[in-house]
Order: sequence, then C-alpha cells, then structure tokens
Amino acid sequence: MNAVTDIALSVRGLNRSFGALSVTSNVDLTLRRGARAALIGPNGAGKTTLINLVSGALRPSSGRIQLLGKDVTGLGQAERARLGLLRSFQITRLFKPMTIGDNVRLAILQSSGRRLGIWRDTRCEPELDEQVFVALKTVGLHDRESAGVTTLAYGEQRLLELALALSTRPSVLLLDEPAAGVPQGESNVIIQAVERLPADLAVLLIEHDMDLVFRLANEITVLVAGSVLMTGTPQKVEADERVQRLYLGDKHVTH
Ligand SMILES: Nc1ncnc2c1ncn2[C@@H]1O[C@H](COP(=O)(O)OP(=O)(O)OP(=O)(O)O)[C@@H](O)[C@H]1O
Repeated sequence: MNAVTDIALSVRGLNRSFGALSVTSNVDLTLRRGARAALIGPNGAGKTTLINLVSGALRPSSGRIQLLGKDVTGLGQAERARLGLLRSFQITRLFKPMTIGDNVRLAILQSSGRRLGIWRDTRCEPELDEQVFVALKTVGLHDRESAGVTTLAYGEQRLLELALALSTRPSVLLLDEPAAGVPQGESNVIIQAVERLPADLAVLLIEHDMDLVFRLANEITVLVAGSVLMTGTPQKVEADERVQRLYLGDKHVTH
C-alpha cells in the first residue's frame, strides 16, 4: 500500500462562515484506511458543521476534501456517498413495511445505481444475497433477515441502519453519536457492532460520551471554536492541559 492510497480522507484548509461568524477555521484532518478516529469538542465548537462539510451537506467557503485521492469538494452528498463517503445515523432510511433483508438489498441496489423497479427480480442473485448477509452479519442481524423491520427494537433499528451503510462497502464512515437516544440496555450491542466494523473502513466518530470515545477510537481530534486544537492518541489528548481546561475537566464525562 503506498502513501497516497493509504489515505482514505484528506481535509485541507477547510473554512466555513455563516455571515460574519467563522465556524470552521482552516481545518486539516486526515483519516488513513482503517482509522478509528473521533472528533470531540465543547458545545458549539463546530463539530456538526465540519461533518456537514465533509459529508457534502454544506459547502465550504474554501478548502479541499479528497476521498481516496479524488477531489470531492465540488460534489454533493449523494455523489460522495456513491464514491464511498457515508454518514450514518443522521437520516433514518428504513422502509418499515419491508423485511430487514430487503431493506439492505434496496440500499445496495440504490448505491450501485440500479433501477428500483427491478429490485424484486434480484432475490436469487447469489452475489447480492452474499452482500446482504455479510452486512447483516457484521451487526449481528443475519438470523433476522426475513423478519419485518417493525419487529426490531429501537437499538436494533440503529444496527440495521449501520448494516445499510456497510452494505454499500464505504471507504469512510462518519459515525454520528451511534448510541445517542438508545435505551441503556440496548446500547451495548451497538458499541459491539462498531467494534466489529471492517478493518479497512476508516471511521470518524462524532461523540459526546467520552467513555465511548476512549473505548472506540485510537486517535482523537479536538475542535475548539472551529479550529483543530490538537490531534493525537487518547492518552496524549487526555494528558493535554489545554484539553483538560477546555473540555474534559478532570474526568471522562459527558458534557
Ligand atoms: N446555519 C447556521 N447559521 C448560523 N450559525 C450557525 C449555523 N450552523 C451552525 N452555526 C453556529 O456555528 C457554531 C458551531 O455549531 P455546530 O453545531 O457546528 O457545533 P457543535 O460542535 O456541533 O455543537 P454541539 O456539540 O452543541 O452539537 C455555533 O455557534 C452555531 O450557532
């Protein structure tokens, strides 16, 4: 693997203002293939804005975003998703009247640009069936393939959303607060599914729960007032006095 293709996502000199308010300031961010990174920062630091810029929901005032070496700065969200840059847990795309397996099947067909009108004729395609199975297996729902979506508990619906994202074999997954709003008893299955994500998938976790950040990420970028304060290992970030003062306090706590 050479140095160029090893980089899944590269963000350089990203800026975004709303009127006179600069919300993203000269942000650089690099995700290598297989990265397990987290983006943290106090309320209003600009995390959501940055993720919107990276996913394509918002356009930057200036700067550049590359996916696997390809410049995607001028592309919209759907085009970036087709190229393998996905954001999960923002939009629930589950079709409730359909089975769990058919939801995944549909996501695969949509992402590969096949017409939805023919999806019913594809159930016996072994390659497609295999893709559906692999995506469901990663999140532990493979034995529920023919059950209806409505049979899933809330946390399990989150798992299915994750399977939908994985089914299109993305290179980069922006994982927005995976366990937020999920009842405590169900959150562990989601965390375990995140831990089982494919090894070559680059993951950027946006998370308020510091215990989760420290459990799932091996590199952390700290955003403060729209700028990157530092990027480093959890140990380095935790030990940094500026981070302690600005964000963490003296304990890993949810802010
Ligand atoms: N569309 C907008 N128009 C004007 N200001 C905005 C807009 N979107 C965000 N902001 C401002 O940008 C700043 C950063 O907001 P953002 O939601 O990106 O921060 P955040 O780190 O995600 O915060 P939180 O942790 O509370 O979700 C805030 O001051 C916010 O008010």
